[in-house]
Amino acid sequence: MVLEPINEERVLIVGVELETDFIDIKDSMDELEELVYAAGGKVLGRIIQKKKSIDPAYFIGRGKAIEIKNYCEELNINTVVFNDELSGAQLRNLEDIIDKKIIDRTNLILDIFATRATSKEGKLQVKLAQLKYRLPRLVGLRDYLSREGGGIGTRGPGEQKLETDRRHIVREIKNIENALKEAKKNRDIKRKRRQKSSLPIVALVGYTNAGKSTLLNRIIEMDVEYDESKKVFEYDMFFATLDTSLRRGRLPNGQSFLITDTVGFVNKLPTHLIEAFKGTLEEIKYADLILHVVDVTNSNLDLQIQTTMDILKELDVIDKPIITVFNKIDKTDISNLVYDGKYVDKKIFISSKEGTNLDKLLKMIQDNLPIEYKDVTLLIPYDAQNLVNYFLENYKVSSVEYSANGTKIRLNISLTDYNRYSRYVIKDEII
Ligand SMILES: Nc1nc2c(ncn2[C@@H]2O[C@H](COP(=O)(O)OP(=O)(O)OP(=O)(O)O)[C@@H](O)[C@H]2O)c(=O)[nH]1
Ligand SMILES: [Mg+2]
Repeated sequence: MVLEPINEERVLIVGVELETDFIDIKDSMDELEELVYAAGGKVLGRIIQKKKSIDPAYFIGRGKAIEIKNYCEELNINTVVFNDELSGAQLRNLEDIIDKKIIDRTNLILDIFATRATSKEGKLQVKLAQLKYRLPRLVGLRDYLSREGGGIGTRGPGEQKLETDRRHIVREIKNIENALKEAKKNRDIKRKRRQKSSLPIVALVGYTNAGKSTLLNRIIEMDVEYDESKKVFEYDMFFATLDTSLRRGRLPNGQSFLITDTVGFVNKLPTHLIEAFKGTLEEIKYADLILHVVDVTNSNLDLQIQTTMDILKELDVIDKPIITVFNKIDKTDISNLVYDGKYVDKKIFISSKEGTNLDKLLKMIQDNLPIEYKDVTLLIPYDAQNLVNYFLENYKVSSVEYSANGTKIRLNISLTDYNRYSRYVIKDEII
């Protein structure tokens, strides 16, 4: 993955502050600046306009647009990024006055996703969202799409140039939707296979850059059977992760569990993108427990939490047990943390970087997974020896004995596995 800004663009960011806003405009613009950086651009200035309502034709005031034009000349800016989604007409009108490439927040996020997507399915999902964004805006986008150099807002997944012809776009949307249906079928098959192992699944969710991938790496490192090659990508940049990864961790009681990492969220995440990524995000639906990772250094914890919870609601998964994991406590004094406890029930404060409280977190996962255990002795016939391997790999087995009739193992087994393999049980006791 290319981490250095490619094709650096000189960017001006523009936001409107409405009286009805509940988000601090400064926080929102800081975040927009991060997003520009993640897309490979450099922010050279920001303009904020206070308004009573959004101008339907220009988004900002027309006078402000002229001011921006002059500002762009002075600072040699080539791209202006707006903090909200713009209509096709607004894009067109703004470009007419400012005469620079105009991008909105949605397009910026789509663009970042396009440059990050690596899996076939990820690329299709991003492309679908981009085409759906583009379709009602073809008039407004026409000019800068043909500008030389391309850059932010013109990139499709895998460096592909994005389609500008309406009929092609409509056809392509259909094709991608069909391809994604196929991909879903394959994923369902894989999941069914996985369910055979009946290991509990824990899903990491949260705002982008909260530390989900870092936490996943620390958790898999704590497994006795840790394999370095299983590490996932962690990096200080928005949307470092786009694809879902599934790894194995181990609970203090010795049982393995599966842990999934997935794409992070951000405020005003484009609806088309959420829609397109539902396939990938679906993995969260199959989790037994959700770890909601929150970055304590973020200046607006409530917004961070709310954004994630809104998406979890949309995915219809908020009935699952959720642990709020406040991460990066090495970087800030947590006694001063301010947040509204509305969505925070079970919680823990950790530092993935320094390993603080990770053992406690694993214990908490174990206690909150809806799993019951039983102490049992199984006698596994020699023609089912791969089952012995399954138990040895995924449980803390307390004894193994080889007898004439098969392998006798004693372990603390989950109720699901107990029911599944009850025919091999020769002795059990409920604990
Ligand atoms: N100081 C500190 N930094 C951390 C901690 N956990 C993660 N980070 C850093 O935060 C940055 C983002 O971490 P990631 O694990 O990539 O975050 P993520 O949630 O997976 O982000 P996306 O995949 O982009 O959604 C990296 O630079 C990490 O090193 C922590 O406990 N303390
Ligand atoms: Mg990540």
